[in-house]
Amino acid sequence: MAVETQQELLDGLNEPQRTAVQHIDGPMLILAGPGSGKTRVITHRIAHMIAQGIPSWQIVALTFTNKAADEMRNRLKKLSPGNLSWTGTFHRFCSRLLRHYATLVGLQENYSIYDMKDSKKVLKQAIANAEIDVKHFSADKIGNEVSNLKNHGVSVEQFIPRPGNVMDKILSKVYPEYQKLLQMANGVDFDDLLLHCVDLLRNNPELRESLDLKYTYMMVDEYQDTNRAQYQLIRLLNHNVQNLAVTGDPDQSIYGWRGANLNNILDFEKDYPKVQVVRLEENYRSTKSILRVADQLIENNVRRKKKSLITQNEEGNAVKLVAFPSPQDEAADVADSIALAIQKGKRRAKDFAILYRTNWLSRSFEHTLRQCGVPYQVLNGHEFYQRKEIKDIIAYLHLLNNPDDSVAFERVVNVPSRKIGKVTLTRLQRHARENSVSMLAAARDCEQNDTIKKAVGNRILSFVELIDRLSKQVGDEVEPVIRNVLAETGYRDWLTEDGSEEAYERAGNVDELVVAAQEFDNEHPEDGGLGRYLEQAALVSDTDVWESDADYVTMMTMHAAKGLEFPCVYIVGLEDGILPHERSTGNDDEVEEERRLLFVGITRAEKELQFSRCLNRFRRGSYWPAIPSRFLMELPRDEMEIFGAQHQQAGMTAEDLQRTIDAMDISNETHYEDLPAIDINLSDAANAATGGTLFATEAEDESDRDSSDADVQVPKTKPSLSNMMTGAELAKQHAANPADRLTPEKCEVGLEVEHVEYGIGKIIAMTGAERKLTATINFPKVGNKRIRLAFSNLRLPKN
Ligand SMILES: Nc1ncnc2c1ncn2[C@@H]1O[C@H](COP(=O)(O)OP(=O)(O)OP(=O)(O)O)[C@@H](O)[C@H]1O
Ligand SMILES: [Mg+2]
Repeated sequence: MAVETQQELLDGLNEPQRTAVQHIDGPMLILAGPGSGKTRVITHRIAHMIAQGIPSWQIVALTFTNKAADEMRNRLKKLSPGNLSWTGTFHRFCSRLLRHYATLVGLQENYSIYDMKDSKKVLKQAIANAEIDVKHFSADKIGNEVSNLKNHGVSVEQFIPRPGNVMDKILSKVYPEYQKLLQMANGVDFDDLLLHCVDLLRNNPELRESLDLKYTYMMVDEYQDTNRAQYQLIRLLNHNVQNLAVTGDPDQSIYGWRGANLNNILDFEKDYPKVQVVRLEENYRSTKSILRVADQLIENNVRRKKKSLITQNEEGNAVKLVAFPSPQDEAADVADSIALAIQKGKRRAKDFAILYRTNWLSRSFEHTLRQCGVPYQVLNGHEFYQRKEIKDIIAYLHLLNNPDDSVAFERVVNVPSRKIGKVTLTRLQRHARENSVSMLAAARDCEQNDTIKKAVGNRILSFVELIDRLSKQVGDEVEPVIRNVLAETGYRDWLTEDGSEEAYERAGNVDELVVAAQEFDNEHPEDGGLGRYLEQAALVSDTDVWESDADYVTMMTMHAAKGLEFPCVYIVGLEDGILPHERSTGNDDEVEEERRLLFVGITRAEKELQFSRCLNRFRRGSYWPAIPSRFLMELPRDEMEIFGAQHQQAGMTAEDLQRTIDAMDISNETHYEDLPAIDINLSDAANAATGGTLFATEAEDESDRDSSDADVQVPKTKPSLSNMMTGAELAKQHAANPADRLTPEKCEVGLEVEHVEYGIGKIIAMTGAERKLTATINFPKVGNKRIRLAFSNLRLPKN
């Protein structure tokens, strides 16, 4: 590589970043806050090493998501063409390693990787085989415990049940049986990928030593989120040759629930005493106002080393906090502001991210964005591969790739229907277990099995013949295999048999799978094939489907957003029980982890940030008053812009509102049974409260905008946008003078009132009290409407 290029590699870096990039031998810990260039340092460091003449195949960089690995690979393509360094997730790294050395851990090279659903099937079988009483524990609970053991690097041999512990007693039977079944099926679950590698290295010292030497330079990004098994793997591969560089931010550790251990990073200096510690203190991502909010929030964590975030970026707009009457309002308003900003040419769709704690929160935003004609992508990469039809086809492929795969066999033996029922399956299972053979082998033997009738046996044998025939057709490319499966099994015809809309959608998904296989074949001319394809499909992660360049609004969980950045971020559903998650609220450590999760969310934002919450949320069948997330009270509220629905109407300050909500007695679980019956036009109240627009109404700093933004694509259809804009304008006008607003005390039967949409009407009845105070109003335009006064934005008519 030319000297100029080497210089270029270092030019775009600050002093400590340069130090980290130029450090080559010996352990290094890059400890730094979000947006300080940790990931950038890793990429530049690899390119710099290659420029220094280090063979690229000696370099391994482990990232937390496939997406991060892809990005790194793409950046490296530009920085150092022709590089052979290995970049990927822990799981992919282990999966590759295991393919080479499968036999050393009792597997074959063509092993299957089971997803959660498949693993659960095996676990249920293991529980049944163990013949123990597990009635107090669900399969999920037992599965979590098994996963926990594996994440902590505890193999079957190492597991010592605690005397008197009921769960341990169950595990002592189920865990070995589960592993035995996996082994018999030549399959592994996700956790096994790591655990088997750790075992492999532990039990084969010579191999360990040679791999330690081979992977001379290792890097781990997001080290704070490694679990015990990952830690052990790293330790085993960096024992003799300790050229290990890790980056991490203890404040962003968010995978404790999956066994990540913060001590891995805190103890790094103990583990590698010769470590060079580099601290990066400058944040390049966010505005000053966003960083102050992040900083003040995370200061509430007790278990942390204090470090502040500094940036030379501009002050930026104040961070917003909005309380919406309902989730529908929240979704409508967020979509509305995004649509408006795009329409005004101020932003593109891809500038926005909507972040939430759990996936179910995305639905209402999908709905409103669709209504506004704003293109969006929801990051839920697993979803595609979890669809029934996709899982069916993939199961056929698994069976062709790994004939021992009993989960795959059981899934497809009667799909499409071949009149092979449950009873037959149970008989085959018994035969397989008694003879320690796979299901396919048991099927092959069915003539010898006197529990199976001849007619059924013939059907089973023709399935076996089908699989044998398809297996013979497996070549280097995956796409023809899928086509053959679809044609010869009759699956496609079976799928569309009933001609329903849904059937065609499913057929469309299957086509998509064919296209994906085609792409895979094209991208992997040398190193493709069915095994690799299945590995890729099994290890797909949420962010894999993310197209960072495409012009879409991105919706994802805060967990998935780790490492990413967006100009404008909405963090929605900030309510206790959602964030912090209801599972965590009883435990201080877990609440701290939830706080770190919000910290991760906040620090994804470059320019604009809005938090929102709802006063009510529909959960478990009815509307409940939603309590604001406790974290909102920890933010520097005096410097934020706070919008509320209720407080403006009642003339309260934000603090008054907070006190009211805090004082609300939710312990007796009052809920709004009658709410669904009430016609409340909630969006008006929300629009009135916020002016209908958030980012969009801000006088924006144009300096950060690329001139290419001038050709921003305005969504073609936005039916509700125009309505909502009028609604918002109207509501804004309507709310202009708070003195005009009608407070519950002013209401009485016979009074004339004005509603933003329905016009003037007369109160004909009043029911309920306080927060439930509801007026029935007759509007000449629309007839009778029941309106909950606490949420409404009624006013006295002007004249
Ligand atoms: N020296 C620099 N000059 C200009 N931009 C920089 C510099 N260092 C980093 N950046 C930019 O700052 C942003 C954040 O960098 P990066 O994603 O590497 O941070 P990080 O520390 O990995 O953040 P996180 O903790 O969120 O993963 C990126 O857009 C990156 O290109
Ligand atoms: Mg990063």
